Amino acid sequence: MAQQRACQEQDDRASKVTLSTMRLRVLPPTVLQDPRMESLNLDRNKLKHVAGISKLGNLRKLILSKNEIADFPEEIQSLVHLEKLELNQNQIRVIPEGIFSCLPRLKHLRLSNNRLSALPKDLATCSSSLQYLNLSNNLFRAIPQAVLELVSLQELYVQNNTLRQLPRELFEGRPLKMFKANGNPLREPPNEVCAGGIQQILSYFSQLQNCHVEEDRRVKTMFLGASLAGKSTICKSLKQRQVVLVSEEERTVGIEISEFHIQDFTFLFWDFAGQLEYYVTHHVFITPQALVILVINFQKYQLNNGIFQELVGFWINNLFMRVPNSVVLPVGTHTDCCTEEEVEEKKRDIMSKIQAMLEERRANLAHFINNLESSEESEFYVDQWDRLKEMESCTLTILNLVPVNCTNYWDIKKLETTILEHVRNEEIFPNVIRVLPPVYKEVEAAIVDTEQSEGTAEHGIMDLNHLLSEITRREHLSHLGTELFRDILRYLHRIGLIIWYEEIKQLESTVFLRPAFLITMFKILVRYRLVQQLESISVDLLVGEHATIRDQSNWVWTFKSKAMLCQRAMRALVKHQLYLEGMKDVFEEMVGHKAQKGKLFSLLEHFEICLEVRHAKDLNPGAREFVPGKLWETTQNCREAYYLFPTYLNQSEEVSERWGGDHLEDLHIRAYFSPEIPEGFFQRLMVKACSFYSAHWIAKVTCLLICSGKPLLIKENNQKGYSYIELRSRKPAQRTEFQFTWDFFMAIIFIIRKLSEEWPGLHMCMKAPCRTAECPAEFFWPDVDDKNTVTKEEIKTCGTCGHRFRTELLLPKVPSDLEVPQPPPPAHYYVTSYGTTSFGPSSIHVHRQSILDK
Ligand SMILES: Nc1nc2c(ncn2[C@@H]2O[C@H](COP(=O)(O)OP(=O)(O)OP(=O)(O)O)[C@@H](O)[C@H]2O)c(=O)[nH]1
Repeated sequence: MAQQRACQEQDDRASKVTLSTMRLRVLPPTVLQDPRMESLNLDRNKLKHVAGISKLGNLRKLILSKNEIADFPEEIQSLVHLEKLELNQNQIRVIPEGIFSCLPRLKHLRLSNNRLSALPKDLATCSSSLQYLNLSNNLFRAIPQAVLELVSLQELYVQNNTLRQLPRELFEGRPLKMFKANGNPLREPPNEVCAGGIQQILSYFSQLQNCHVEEDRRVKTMFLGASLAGKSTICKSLKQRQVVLVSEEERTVGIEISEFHIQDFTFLFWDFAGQLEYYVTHHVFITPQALVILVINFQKYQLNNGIFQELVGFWINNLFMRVPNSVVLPVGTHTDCCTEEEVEEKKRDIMSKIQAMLEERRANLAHFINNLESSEESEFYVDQWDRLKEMESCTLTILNLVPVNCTNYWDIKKLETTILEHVRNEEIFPNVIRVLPPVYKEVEAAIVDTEQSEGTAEHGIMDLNHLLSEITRREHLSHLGTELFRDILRYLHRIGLIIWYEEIKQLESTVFLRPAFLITMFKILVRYRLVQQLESISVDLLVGEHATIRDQSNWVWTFKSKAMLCQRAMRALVKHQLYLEGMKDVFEEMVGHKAQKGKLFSLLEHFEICLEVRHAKDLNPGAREFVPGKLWETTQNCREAYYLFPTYLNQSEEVSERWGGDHLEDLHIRAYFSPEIPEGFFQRLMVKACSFYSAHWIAKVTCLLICSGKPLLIKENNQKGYSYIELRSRKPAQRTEFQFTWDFFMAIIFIIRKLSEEWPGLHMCMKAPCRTAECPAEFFWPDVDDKNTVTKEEIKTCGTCGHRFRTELLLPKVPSDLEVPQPPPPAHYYVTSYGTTSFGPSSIHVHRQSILDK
């Protein structure tokens, strides 16, 4: 009761009551005794009903999110002053008629994460008031008619339903500013158009008007699998309709891309190189909604777990994490090198082991969910529970394995037939068909034509305006406007036909007509045997770059010992490769010169493949005062830039020395990952974290950051069944320093969380190990969001050793005696990619580009 009172903020004019996370099963009668109440927040409780709520006839805001409501509370119809209603994350299936017609002032309605498939017709009576509607994560197959009548709607969210079509009327005649529909099997407009936003959708519909609609059947097909599995062989043989045996010298480096047609389908083949060194670039190119052909060399395959893990398990795990809804067709090659019985046996073994993996994943998720549900404090874990539930609802579709002998064309033909059968199956591939206005197809054809014309350079890089002028030379496209052209380019970028990174400032007017060129660029620096590449740069080329043989030895030494390349070394490497491939003309554009960095550097930084390391030792005496939220100038440094490639790091002594060993007293937490930490994840985390904290030391699986003289250690441990990233800092000497230390931890945790969003099938949870030496227990972290400090409790008791600890030793928490007399403002933590990080009440915007551009 005292707690309840503590959460009540009384005001002379209005009353506002917050009763979040209180394990309430019924509304406390005292709450219903204040008819003047205007705002009631009951989120994260265990409410099934809110009987008596009609007594609060003055409510303007009612939050019932994250409860256990299955029947829509009909008493809400008495709350005629209601402006904001949130019922998200409940289990509501039906909303009866007659509620919304009583709520004429309703502006904001959040119904996400329920089981709704329809809305009552009378929602339309809110048409002049309702501005915000969130229907995401429900079961809608179509946009309800009532929504089309909401003419004041400004924000509409319908992600993760089963919508196939969006009505044109939805985008016309209303002030819609924000619309999100990802995660639906949309054909009209296709997802790739919707991702471009309202303007692009509107333009799409206006193009669709009065013209013959065309259906495009296109499948992005990704060939994955270990090295020398036969990926390129299958890819080339399918394309050329004959047996093409690829020699070992022709091994794929990076990724190869090709397009071809089988019957009415267009296939875009992405052939990924199998060597480990290239995995770091995979996150750039492995995209959802594709058919994955997982190629397994049957000659190498043995019936033991080690080989299964290497040739199959590794890939299945990666797909689980990165594109958990994919369709995977396993293909066994080299069957001519095995007996028929062996082929059958291996096929059975692989399929059953994959099924066991699917089962294990299901069991793991069920176990995590069960843990949260059976916890005494389950209301503290609602967000984690939701995310697990979402993960449980999507899984890989594994098709039946096809054994092939790639030296026999009939087997290739058989594979082609199987692929076609599968892509025609709408149950498996609801997204294959896209309804497109003819101009989309015409521009695509013109671009392919331009790309293949003799005048186009080998690298296929073209300026946006030049490309437009090339396209509009065709009579039927002479009226193509810039905006429509950009919309179509965005669409073609999303389907993978071209690459156009309009979000990277330096590349906004550059179109890569041949995506493979970009990969050629990546592979120059992200490749196996990079040292040999460095060593093989010729003397002439060195001289041309004003470098000596001694410089070259220095580059090799710096790379071997520190995984760093200086700008000149990178220039020389790129020049070496581009000259070999006959693409001299693009060299300067890609690598730039001293004053202006080339496009390659923007790409590497954008994809967090390397970290720019400048030896900026001094503070800039001329810099303006640091003001949170404003751009802050760092010292301008004319010394040569170095780039650190964390993938190539191989020692960790220096970091261990600086850190000086773990102490029992350290504040210490772990982020656990299931099924494992994805390849390249930790390296990217280091690049991101070190971009924020300029004082840092990086090594193979560990990294030390310093902020305001305080060190924080980040360590990776990636073992099957025990994968975690550990954060450690020294226990603050003063109690007043806890806020700073936890803010530092939280900044890194938010970077980890932001990064992990790129792996939608990855489960991450935070735990703090018990502080008693040898005690194996861990404390689960409750949900962390940007509104709440993590917990209200003062003391935590270990269930295993029985010791009691002050909460601030385990979780982000300001010691309570410091809150008196003046409580600190609530901590807000927020990180968007590189851009912004907030610590407590202030925030820093990191404009990396502005530092680089100088
Ligand atoms: N006998 C036989 N040889 C095959 C078969 N499939 C592929 N090969 C050979 O196996 C070798 C490797 O094939 P690739 O297609 O280059 O393998 P990959 O998976 O693309 O390899 P990476 O480029 O390293 O990722 C080549 O020499 C092919 O000719 C097959 O079914 N039978």
